[in-house]
Formats: sequence, C-alpha cells, structure tokens
Amino acid sequence: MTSIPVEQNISLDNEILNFKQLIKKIEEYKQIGNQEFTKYDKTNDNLNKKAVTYYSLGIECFNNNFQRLKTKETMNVINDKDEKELKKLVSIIYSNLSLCFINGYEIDKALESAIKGTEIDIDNAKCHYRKSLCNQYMCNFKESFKSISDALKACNNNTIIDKSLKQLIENEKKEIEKKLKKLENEEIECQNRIKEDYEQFQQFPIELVWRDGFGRCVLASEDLPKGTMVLRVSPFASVLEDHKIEKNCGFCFKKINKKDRLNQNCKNCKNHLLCSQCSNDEYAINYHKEECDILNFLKEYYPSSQTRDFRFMFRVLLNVIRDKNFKRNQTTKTTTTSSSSSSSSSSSSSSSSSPFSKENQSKQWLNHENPFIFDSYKYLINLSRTLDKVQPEQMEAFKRSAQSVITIFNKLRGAKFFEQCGVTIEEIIEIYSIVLSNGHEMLHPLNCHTYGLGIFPTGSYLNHSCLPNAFWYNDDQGMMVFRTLRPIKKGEEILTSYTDITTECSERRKHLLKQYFFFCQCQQCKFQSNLTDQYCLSCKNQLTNSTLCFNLPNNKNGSIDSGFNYHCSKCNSINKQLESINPSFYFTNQHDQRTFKKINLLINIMQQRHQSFATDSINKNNEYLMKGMPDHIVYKEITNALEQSMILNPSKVSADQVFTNSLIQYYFRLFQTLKLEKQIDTKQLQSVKSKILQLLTPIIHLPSSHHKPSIEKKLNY
Ligand SMILES: C[S@@+](CC[C@H](N)C(=O)[O-])C[C@H]1O[C@@H](n2cnc3c(N)ncnc32)[C@H](O)[C@@H]1O
Repeated sequence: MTSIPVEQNISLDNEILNFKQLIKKIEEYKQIGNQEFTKYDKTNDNLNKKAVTYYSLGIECFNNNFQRLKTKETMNVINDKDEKELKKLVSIIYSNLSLCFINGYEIDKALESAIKGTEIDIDNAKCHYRKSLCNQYMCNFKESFKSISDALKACNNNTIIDKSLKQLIENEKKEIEKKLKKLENEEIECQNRIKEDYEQFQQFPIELVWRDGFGRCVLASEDLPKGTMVLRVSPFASVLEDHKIEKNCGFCFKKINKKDRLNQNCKNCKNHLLCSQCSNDEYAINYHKEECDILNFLKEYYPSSQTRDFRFMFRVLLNVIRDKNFKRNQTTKTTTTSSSSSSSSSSSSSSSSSPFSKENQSKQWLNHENPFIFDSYKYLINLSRTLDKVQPEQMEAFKRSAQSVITIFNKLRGAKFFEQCGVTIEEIIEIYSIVLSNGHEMLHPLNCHTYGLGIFPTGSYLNHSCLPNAFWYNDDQGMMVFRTLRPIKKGEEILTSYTDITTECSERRKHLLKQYFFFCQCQQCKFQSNLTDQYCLSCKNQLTNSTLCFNLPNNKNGSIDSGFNYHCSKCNSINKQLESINPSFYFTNQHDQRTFKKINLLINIMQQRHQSFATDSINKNNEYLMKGMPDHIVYKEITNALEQSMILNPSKVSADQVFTNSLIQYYFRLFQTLKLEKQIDTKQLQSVKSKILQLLTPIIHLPSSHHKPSIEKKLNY
C-alpha cells in the first residue's frame, strides 16, 4: 500500500456501536469518494488519491468493526440480512476503488481490489468485470474469460438488471473469446515455426518457446558471454526518416557523400538515392522500381503525403503483394501439375523461386559475414496486435489511409489490382495495427540516432524487461541486431526494454500500458512495486507492501493530521511518521552498499565544501580540510568509487539485488554536485560524464530514444 494523503477534515469516529452506525459511516465515505471521483479531471492519468483515500477509509472502517459486531462483542449482533447489505456496500466500494486504480494505471492494485470485492459479494457483476479487465492487461486471458463469465452469471443472478452493463459484459466476453482463439492460433503457428524454421533459428544461440501469458519467448540455448550477438533479423520492410531521403541510400540506408548524391538519384522519381554498392545490386534496384511510380505519383499529386509512415505502408504492402502473388501462382501451378499428373513439384523448391524468399533477397545480405533471420508474410501477420485497443479516432485514420493506399494502387496498376492481389481493406487495417504495436524506429549503432522505421517480425518475439539482459541496434545493412548486455545462462529468457527504464516503476508501467497495452510483469517491476519508499522507525526494515499494514489513528474525536499510521508486521510497532528510505537500503549486496556509502560520503564532503566555500571561502577548519584530502584526491576517490560500482553494475546482479533507478539517480546527483564545485573544470566534468555514461551503457544502449536525451540533459555542463 502506498502512503495515501488524508483530508484534514474527516473525523474518525472509531466507536461504532451498532450496524446502523457502521453502515452510515461507510456510506458516507463511499459518497465522498464518489464525489471526488466525479470531480476528478478525466484527462489526468495519475491516481485519484483523494477518492482512493475515502474508499480506503470506508473499507478500513468495515474491517475494524465488522468482526467485532459479528463476534457478539457488542449487544448489537448483526443479522444475516444486515450482513448481506453491508457486504454489498463494501463490495461496491472495492469496485469503485478498483476503477480508480485502473484509471491510475495501477493494475495490480486494481485487480487486488476487484478480487476482494468479488470475495465479499459474489454477485457484484462490475467487480467481476473489472477483474476480467485487469487480467487482460496482465495478459491472463484465460483468467479474464473466467471472470467475464462470472460477471455475466452475476448479472443474471441480480433481480434488477442493468441492461447496459449486461450488454457491455456480453460484448467483452465475445472480444475475449476472439482473443483466446487468436492466441490458440498464435501458439500453433509458433510451434509450427519451431519445427519448420529450425535451420534459421539454429544460426543463433537461441531457442523459441511458447509460454502461457507471455506468448513467444526467446531463450538462450547455451551460456552466453556479454556482448554475444543473439539474433539478427532482416526488415520485412523499412524506410528512411523524411529528412534522410536526400542524403542516405534508400536501400541500405548508409549515408552517401555529398558529391555522389546527384549521380545516385533516381532519374524518374528523383526521390530515391542508391549508394554505389546498392546501385550494383539487382535486388536493390528492382526493389525501388516497384515503388518508383508510387513515389512519383505522391510527389506530383499529394506532396504532403510523402511522409515516412505512408511510404512505409507502401513498402510493407508491396512485400505482402509479392508474397500473395507468389502463393497464388504456386497454387495454380500445383493444381495444373497435379491434374496433368506430371512429376510432383516439392514445395521447398517452389518456395525457393519465390521473389519473396530468403534465397532471392539481396546478394549483399546473403554474402554478409553474419547470418540473419528472414521473415515471410505469414510471420508478420501472426504477430500480436491490439486492434480492439485502437482508439476510434485512430481507427478512422487507419481506414482513411487504407482507402487512399488502395485508390493509389488501383489508379496506377489497374482498377481491380487490389482485388486481384487478394488484399482486403480489413487486412490492411490489421497490418496497420500490427505495425503500430511492432514497428521499430531504426537506431544508429554508435550515436543511437533514429534514421528510419522498420518492421522485423522475429525481432518482435523478444519480451520486455525493465532490467533487460539484451539490447538492440540496426547494423550497416539495416538489420536489427540483438546482443547480450551481460552473461546469460542457458535457458534464461533473452529480454530487451521497450521503455525508458530510468523512470519510476509506476511511470514505466503506465507507459507500457498506454503504448503497448500490457501491464509489465517483469521481475524488476514485481520487485519494485512491492517496495514502499519508507522504512520502519523501530526495526529499520524496509516496509514492503506486504509487511505494511494500514491503521486508523486511535484517537476518539481527533482528525487525521499526519496521515495514516503504519503498522510494521515485522516488528509489530506502529509508527506515525516515517522517514524516507536511505538509498543504501536498496542494496542488499554488501559490496554495493559499501561502494554507495562511499560515494554518498564523498558527495557529502563535496556538498559541505561547496557550502563552506559559499559562506567562508577561507575557512581552514572545514571538514574537508580537516580530513586532509586535497582536491585531486577527492576527485580521484569519486572516480574510483564509480569504477568499483561499475564492477558490480546493475546489469550483472539480479533484479532483487539492485534498484537500477536509484543507481541512476545517484549518478545524476553526484554529477550535479560536482558541477557546483568551482574547482572542477570542464575537462574533469567531461571525464566524469564519460565515466557515468560508461556505467549507464546498459541503459543508454537500449532501443528507446526517450531516455537518451533525458540522460544527456541531466549530464549537461
Ligand atoms: C512485442 S510482443 C513480444 C512477443 C510476444 N511474446 C508475442 O508472442 O507476440 C509484446 C507482448 O508480449 C507480452 N509481454 C512482453 N513483455 C512483457 C512483460 N514484461 N510483461 C507482460 N507481458 C509482456 C505482452 O503480451 C505484449 O503485448
């Protein structure tokens, strides 16, 4: 439980004598909670703490008094009918609390509340419905289906039926059924791929498996040292960023010398450069030929539509069409061949002649020293998608865009082109949603700048972790390459990050939920979400959500002035005020603790020195001088401490040993302190900055472009 602010003016009358008083009090809390809920700005996606507080108070009031009334401590024993009424009310509060947590993106707490609500009143349909929703976000679709079925049962058990709620639940049930069917197919396809595509996966030290709740997972098939290339995937389709079109090769995306750019531009569309290598590659030449008329058309008639995303969709669709045309021709051929009883054509030899097979890709790709995985269309269309989560406005935009694409193709290639290719508008919309969840910005391996957009189906098989053990970049051929960040043991899952892991657990989970529609279940989040930022004043243990109890103050008429009391279940003491946790609490590993204590000490020395400089620059008795540490020694000590911590940097220890985030904050704090040091010059700062960047390599090398600028900004000098 997080610390919840309490309104100053609620009086807590703990002496509830009978059922009527209890129900009145709880009803009051519910009403104020509801008022706070309605007042809250719906666009604000932070937790509505006020509403949560009032609902929590209602629940606490019930917990504190119900047993007493039931166990006949009082003369006013509660009867069955009253008990039912009371439990119904509390269950509604749990349901409302669950909704607050859902709106605040705290799905674990939302689920916990919904479960409690259904336990207390099995006929609370909304609670079952919310339980189902939370399970969906947690990718437990089987559980979600069970809950939505319970919700429907509860609707039917209620004498007064809320028709719109029942309709909502029925629709949701259909959606979950569809999702379960889709997952079943995905699992079958995954098992098929494991068998059929064995050779491609054998090129890398990995194994593809299916796990309930997570879907496809990539595991290490042997012990892997740090830096090992674990996967290299060719793009199903990729395009340059708009501002790179006039400077970079449109096939391999490498930068072209200024003097060569004019010669290398396509004479027809004048909108596509090929580097000297690619202009000798038949595949690269033909690849552009197929899109040239489209680019030309856009330039002439819809100049504002020549955007990266629009160009990207054309490239995706051209490959889809190639794949479909080939398959259609193959079917026709097979039918003709079998009807004429000629010798059977093996499917493998036919597929090798596909214009969209691995063997027919660019020779540059095939001759490269590193192997790669090639994905045909069936692996693209099997990727997970979130069509049901797409906002209505976005869906409208998809439809408009899909219609424009069809119109342009039909105009340029013949009125029935799309129909003949067998691509429907529904399929294009589905591809859009796949691209939305699986498209990747393409990152330069050295400077991490985004230079394009691509889709790499097998690259999307890797799951996310907020303490990843692998990272990715795009290499000189525009392939997506994954490498290990630390040694990985055989059988361990290979995980990358989809988000900025330098932010707080709740922020990360919110971003992943908003962007990718799942509630992160990684080890790091599970560990961090159970920690509070407080520790027990008596036993000094860090309070976790599971050791933290929630108590109402015992004072009869008093108002809550300093928030809730916390009850440490480890030492049983009740504390009114809790201090913020000491950063060394984050490190269970002794070596880390010592290193960080040292850094902390040095920071303090620096800060004191800085203060004393400000107040009395020639105070010879300041602590720093008393310790007899000259400038360069302090500076060296800090660097040494940083180096030591690098030996045990967070990517090398397990998630339950280290808080990546606190480590980063520590470095930032250190840097800010050093910046204030008058005697530190730019060169020294630069050196500390490089040291910190080196320490944060695992994070900086992660794919997202969000965090890199934020780290750079914090290390500005
Ligand atoms: C890009 S896919 C990754 C591959 C996925 N396993 C599959 O088979 O498609 C992203 C999906 O994987 C699951 N996933 C990945 N990382 C996760 C995590 N840390 N916690 C929960 N689910 C995760 C979620 O279902 C998410 O929507």
